[in-house]
Parts: sequence; structure tokens; C-alpha cells
Amino acid sequence: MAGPFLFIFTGTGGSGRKTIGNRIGEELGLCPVPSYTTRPPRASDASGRPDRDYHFLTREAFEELERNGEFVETVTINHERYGVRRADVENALYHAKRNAYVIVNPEGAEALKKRYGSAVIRLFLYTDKATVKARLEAKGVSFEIADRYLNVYSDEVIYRKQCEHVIENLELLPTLARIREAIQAHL
Ligand SMILES: Nc1ncnc2c1ncn2[C@@H]1O[C@H](COP(=O)(O)OP(=O)(O)OP(=O)(O)O)[C@@H](O)[C@H]1O
Ligand SMILES: Nc1nc2c(ncn2[C@@H]2O[C@H](COP(=O)(O)O)[C@@H](O)[C@H]2O)c(=O)[nH]1
Repeated sequence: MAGPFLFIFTGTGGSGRKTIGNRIGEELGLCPVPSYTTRPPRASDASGRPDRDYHFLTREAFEELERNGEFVETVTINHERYGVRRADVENALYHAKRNAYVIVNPEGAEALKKRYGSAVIRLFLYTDKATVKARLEAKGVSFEIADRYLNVYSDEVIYRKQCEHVIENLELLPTLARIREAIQAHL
């Protein structure tokens, strides 16, 4: 056994990364690394726990962290900032010596892979566009946001070729089983 590892749930928008990442993370006792964002919380964020996936910050607070070099990677999506804090990753991996997980887009996954090398294991989730659209509608995501996800689908789906594991998220239970098996193979 090597490690600790940073398991990255990445993939196309709306592919089920949060649903699967949080379930498997909890089940396997991985340390969650929520990212930071300036975007406002949405009704469709984790119900009753909008801060489970994100730390919501003002733009000023985000920019101050950025100026202080606190982020290991950042992206701008639709004029909003997102970032993963270096201390959150490194406290888990190097100080607590725990396996951790984070949920980011392919650009973030690539930056984290470059930074942490073999400690990073990328799990790429995807489904076809029609399924993404139907699931986002059912989740109550606005048409505008769903449309944004679908517009970048072709760019994002290509990144699966770089990832250590690629899983099509059709039925939830078989997907969970495949992800569990993929992660356990590293532990
Ligand atoms: N296998 C599945 N079968 C049916 N519905 C699913 C499945 N996996 C996820 N979903 C549903 O699809 C929706 C999108 O999933 P989720 O929010 O986890 O995706 P995401 O990739 O984290 O999205 P985002 O791009 O917003 O970060 C949710 O409503 C979730 O319950
Ligand atoms: N590179 C990063 N991507 C991130 C981070 N936090 C979230 N994300 C990804 O952004 C989009 C948009 O998310 P939404 O919740 O506003 O719809 C999605 O693909 C997320 O996975 C991050 O810190 N870095």
C-alpha cells in the first residue's frame, strides 16, 4: 500500500460527481476537501447543507486568499471564481496522513495532478448529454445553468483519456460499486 492519495472526482458537468464522491467518500472514510467559490449558493445545492460541497466566499475574501498564495489551483467559470486551498489538501495528505477526495472540473484535475503527481488518482464520470439534461432538470437546476454545462460537454469529455479511471454513470448502484472497487484497488 502506498499513499495517502487524493482521489479526484472529475468529469462532465452534472455527471454525478457530488452524489457519488460524497457517498463513496463517506463510506470509505476519505477526508473531504470542499472547494471555495464566489458563486452564490443555489436552491439545488446539497439540501439543508449548502456548505457541504463549497465554502461560499465574497469576491474580496477569495481574492485575499489568492493574493496570499493559499490556493493550489483556481478557475473562473461564468465570471465566478473557484479554488482548492493548498492547506486543505496538504493537511489531509501530509499531516493527518489521510486519503482525501475533491470534486473539480477537468481543468482543476489537471492542475492537481501536475502538482501532486502519483498521489493523485482521477476518477472521470460521464453520461450522455440527454441524460445529463434530464437529471439536471429533475434536480431543479435552472435552464441557463444546465445549458452552460451542455455547452462545454464536448471539451470536458475529452479529458477522460488522461484519467486513471473512467466510469459511465448509468445506474447509481453499479456505478458506486465500480468506483468503490477502483478506489479500493489503490488502498
Ligand atoms: N446514476 C444516477 N441515476 C440517476 N440520477 C443520478 C445518478 N447519478 C447522479 N444522479 C442525479 O443527477 C443529478 C446531478 O448529479 P450531481 O449533482 O451529483 O452531479 P455533479 O457532476 O456533481 O454536478 P455539478 O456539475 O453541478 O457539480 C443529481 O440530481 C443526482 O441525484
Ligand atoms: N477547477 C475547479 N473546479 C471546480 C472547483 N469547485 C467546483 N468546480 C467545478 O466547477 C464547475 C461549476 O460548478 P457549479 O457547482 O457552480 O455548477 C463544476 O464542474 C465543478 O465541479 C474548484 O475549486 N476548482
